[in-house]
Amino acid sequence: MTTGNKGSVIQIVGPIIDIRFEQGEIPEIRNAIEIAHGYNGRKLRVLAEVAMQTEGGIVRCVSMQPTDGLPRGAEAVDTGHPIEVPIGKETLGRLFNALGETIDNLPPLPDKVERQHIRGNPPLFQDIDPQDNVHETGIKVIDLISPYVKGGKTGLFGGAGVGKTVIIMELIHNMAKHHGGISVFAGVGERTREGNDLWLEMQESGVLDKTALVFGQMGEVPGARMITPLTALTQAEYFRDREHQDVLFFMDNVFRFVQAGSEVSTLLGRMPSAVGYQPTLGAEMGRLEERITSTRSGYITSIQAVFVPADDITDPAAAITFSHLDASTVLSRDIAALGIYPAVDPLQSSSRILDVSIVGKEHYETAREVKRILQRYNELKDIVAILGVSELPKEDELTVNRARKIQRFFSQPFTVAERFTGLPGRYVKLPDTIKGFQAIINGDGDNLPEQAFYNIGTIDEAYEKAKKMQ
Ligand SMILES: Nc1ncnc2c1ncn2[C@@H]1O[C@H](COP(=O)(O)OP(=O)(O)OP(=O)(O)O)[C@@H](O)[C@H]1O
Ligand code: NA
Repeated sequence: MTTGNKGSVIQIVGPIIDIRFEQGEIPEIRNAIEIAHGYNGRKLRVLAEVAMQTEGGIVRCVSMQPTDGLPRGAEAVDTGHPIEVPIGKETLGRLFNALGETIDNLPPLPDKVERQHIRGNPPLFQDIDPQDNVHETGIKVIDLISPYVKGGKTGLFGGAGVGKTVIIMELIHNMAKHHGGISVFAGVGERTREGNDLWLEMQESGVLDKTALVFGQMGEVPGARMITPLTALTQAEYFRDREHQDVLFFMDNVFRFVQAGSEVSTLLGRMPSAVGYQPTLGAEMGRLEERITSTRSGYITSIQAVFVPADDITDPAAAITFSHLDASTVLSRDIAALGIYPAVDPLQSSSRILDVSIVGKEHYETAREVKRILQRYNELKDIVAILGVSELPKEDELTVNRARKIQRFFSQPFTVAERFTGLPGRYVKLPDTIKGFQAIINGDGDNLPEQAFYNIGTIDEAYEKAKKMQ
């Protein structure tokens, strides 16, 4: 039973609840308010978070559950603190909703489980420990062009259906499996089916017992979708700060977090900014992203899928996310249309650590030359479309041929996509990735058919495939 100052519900509009408290007992912004009521003969509990203090002792709250049947006059209790969720080893292998309640039909968590509130602060500047080491993913195009930073933040940008979730799943398969530490997954505003696929994937990869999963999916109230990343992050922070672990933090999808915040903002009666988003967009993203960081205590390496509305990468939600990242992998509909998966656009993707002083000369120069060839190919495309490759000067012809092989060599069978492709997945080590692209650049593959480079792992497979094709 919660004890605390008591107020009374005076108005309910969808998921927004106005509650009046006595003067001098007004709850703080972000405090959790518990409202118990009966509905259809059942006892129900609604948890809401204070969003605004208005006049006359009235606080405007965002409900974390549907408010169906919640009557005016219901008693509301100020818990005196923000929403609290379970943390600690007991969370591993478990599936939670945004409020930290288990939703996996397994035995309940022990009563003594430690709880922590979800509105924590980012680490202090002097405690942040920026990292520069490459975190190999085994995915060629990513490792070559937008290498991920151990303890850093990566965004996976793409419009509808270009393969964000499939890449996240492959990264979980590759990274979580080879990584000794803990993983935390935040499923925000996506399809519930994807959550089930993920659960199965984690079970098959054997990483489930080192993972906590938190879901606030499509169809749930916006408040729940909005706090899902905070709940997951609170659990991740425990492992970083208290167990000094390296944590992988996956989020699918950041855009849905922004969207939930926007819905809440509108429901609260705030005017949107000129571009249609909530006026608080930058602050909300900042509060979230600044917590997802590595400290002297432990690392959080995060991979965040970012839905890009209308394939417009300059969308404010995408642009603000981008500004917080160490590496960005951008997916392209045109590349997916060629049947090249993962459909990463190498000319749009980038990484802070693709720097000669960090990844070394070989990696840096190979990536640079690959990009130069693709760039030149783009420039030549129109001419080729009209005149054909054979009308080009010899040097340009070579560039076009190598570019087309590079493009195909960027495709790679994924373990988690075997059911779409029928091909077993391939994990390629970074040195093999560099070696493979160097071979194409150096002309070692000039006499092989393009098709030999398609949907394979290492360059040696191209040679084998070419032999079989003869
Ligand atoms: N690596 C891959 N190999 C083969 N097919 C793929 C791959 N990635 C994606 N696809 C195909 O594209 C489809 C959509 O992929 P996915 O669900 O990952 O897209 P998404 O970007 O997450 O979409 P949404 O924006 O709708 O959530 C898959 O169901 C599959 O058919
Ligand atoms: Na998706």
